[in-house]
Amino acid sequence: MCEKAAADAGEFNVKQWSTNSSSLKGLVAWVRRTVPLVWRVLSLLDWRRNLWSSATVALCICVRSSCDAWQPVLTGAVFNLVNGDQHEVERESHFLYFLCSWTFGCSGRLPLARSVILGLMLAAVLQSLARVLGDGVKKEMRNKQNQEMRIAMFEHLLAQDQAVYDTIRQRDLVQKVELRAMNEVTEWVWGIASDIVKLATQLVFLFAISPLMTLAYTVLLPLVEQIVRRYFDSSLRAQMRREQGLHNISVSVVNETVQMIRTVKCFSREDKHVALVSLAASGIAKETQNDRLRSAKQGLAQLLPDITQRSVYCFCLWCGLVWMERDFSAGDMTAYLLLIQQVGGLVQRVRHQFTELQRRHDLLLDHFEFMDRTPQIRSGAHAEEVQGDVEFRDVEFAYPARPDVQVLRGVSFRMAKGQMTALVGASGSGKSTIAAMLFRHYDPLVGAVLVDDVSLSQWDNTALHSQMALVAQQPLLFDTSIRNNLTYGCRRDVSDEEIEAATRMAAAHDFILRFPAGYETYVGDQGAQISGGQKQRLSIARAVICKPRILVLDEATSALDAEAEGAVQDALDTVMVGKTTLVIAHRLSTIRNAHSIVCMRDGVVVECGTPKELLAKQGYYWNLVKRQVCTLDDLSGFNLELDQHPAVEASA
Ligand SMILES: Nc1ncnc2c1ncn2[C@@H]1O[C@H](COP(=O)(O)OP(=O)(O)OP(=O)(O)O)[C@@H](O)[C@H]1O
Repeated sequence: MCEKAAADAGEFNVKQWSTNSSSLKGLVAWVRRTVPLVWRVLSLLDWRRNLWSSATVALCICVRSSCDAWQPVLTGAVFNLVNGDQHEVERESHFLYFLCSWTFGCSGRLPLARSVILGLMLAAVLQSLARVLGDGVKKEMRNKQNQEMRIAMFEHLLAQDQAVYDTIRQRDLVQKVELRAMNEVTEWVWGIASDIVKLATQLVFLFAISPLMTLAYTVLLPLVEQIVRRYFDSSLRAQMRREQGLHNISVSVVNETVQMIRTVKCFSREDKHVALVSLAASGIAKETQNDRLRSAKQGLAQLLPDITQRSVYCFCLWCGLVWMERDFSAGDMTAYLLLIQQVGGLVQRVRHQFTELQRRHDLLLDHFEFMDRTPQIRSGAHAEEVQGDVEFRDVEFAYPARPDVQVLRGVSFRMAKGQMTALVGASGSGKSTIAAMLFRHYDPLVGAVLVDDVSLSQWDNTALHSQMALVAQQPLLFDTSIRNNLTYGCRRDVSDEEIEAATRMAAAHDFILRFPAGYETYVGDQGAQISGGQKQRLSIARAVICKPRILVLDEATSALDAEAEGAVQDALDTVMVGKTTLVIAHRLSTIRNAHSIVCMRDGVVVECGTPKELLAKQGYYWNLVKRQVCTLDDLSGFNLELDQHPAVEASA
């Protein structure tokens, strides 16, 4: 990311955040893009299963909207009763009949006014009750849905192929399945539904009071708004997107720097990262300062909706009062004014809600795109006990992240049941790739990997993996206690004695006891609080506890000192007895007991056979041994054939 940002230096400009037109065509396009998205969000809410809860919330919204609208109307009625002539009082008595007939009576200003005040109180109480009930049911429903969605999304994430983890950055991956975007949108759905119902109810009331004024208002307002938008909105939106883009770059740089802090400090390159963040920050500043015209437009665009709203409102009132509605009573006028104020606020809110949706559009699209991704690697049904015969048959492979570079080319070899096979070769020749394929992190492009003559694609992954174990080159541990890490791979209960036997075997027991909390010591994020060698020993013990039928050791002792390595190697030799073991090693001392050796070069198996056969051949392996002869001390006890072979003796 840093490199990318650096490469983009000076390029933090408008190009990548081009804008859409705000014309009618643009609006139609936006609606066409957004409606399926909102529909998808709605379908996620699972209305049918939450029918009662949804209906209750909808009912509460309707009640609140009606109460909101009734309050200005009743306030207007009070004005008429206080100031109006007899004709208006009579009109109010008809209008308020449903209320006054069962409360204070409908004859006279005072009883009518009392009834209205009671009505106002009732509306306020009803509105509060509806709000409390609606919010409560909504919260409960949302919590339930969130819980279900979170589990479903996490399952979906874990079901993805390794290729997804290779190609998408960790932070982006987590963001894609984050519920924040979903939560915001479900909130948005309820918010917009509530505002639209309120708006509709208030417009009905406004029409009832003065159809002409309301008609003028509802036609004029969107018309003027659209004209204003045409001039101001597009450039404003482009600016928003540019600023957001620069902000994202800045956040990414900070994130990466924090993750890589040790490397940053080792090289003392804090200045480089500060420079990158400053670059993004200055880009934002440039964006906002340089273009004065755009800044002025932005200011105006922020002011104009409000000014438009109020101008249209005043214009309509003036028309209504002077030309059309001379017989308006003071009460009608009051009710109309109060209602239209509310409508103004609501229109602003609805507009804001749509802007918010627009802002989250890309995030949601990303989210759904990820949710629609179906994993290519699917578990099969074969779930037998593993015997331990392994075969790579004409395997061709390229990593999905780099499909043009073929990493394995026609790889074929067999690992006999219960025997140890060593995989040697230069760095980058494809050894770890073979281990990854054995665990089916990737499927071959051509050929097959077979366990007990059954292709991995037919094996049930869980059943197979419960009988396999891997000690990786750079083992990672979970941020939990040593005990939990040791028993991670086991689905059965593991006794303390079993754990201790495994840690003793892996030369880990002593250092564990030296920690004050012993086996309950927390190892930190990815095992950051313990050394590389300690991690390797814990990882070996974890594999031992699993009692696997197939064991893969990928440079399993590379981080250990000579003494610890000797001890662990002896232990591993015992553990490997009777298990099919694949040992990847650079140091030939670690494969001294191998039954067969596979030599790799540039993704091709160049030699394969028993150590004796390979030494007799005087080929790749023989050369490898010859080059490591200076470390023959390491090879004390290296297989007998090697020590006694004339070629080795000669070169020594
Ligand atoms: N996830 C990946 N995506 C793309 N290419 C990869 C990936 N992992 C490894 N490679 C590439 O595949 C090739 C083989 O890598 P691999 O790790 O299998 O080599 P290796 O023989 O185990 O090396 P070493 O001995 O250094 O561990 C290398 O060129 C490497 O750059």
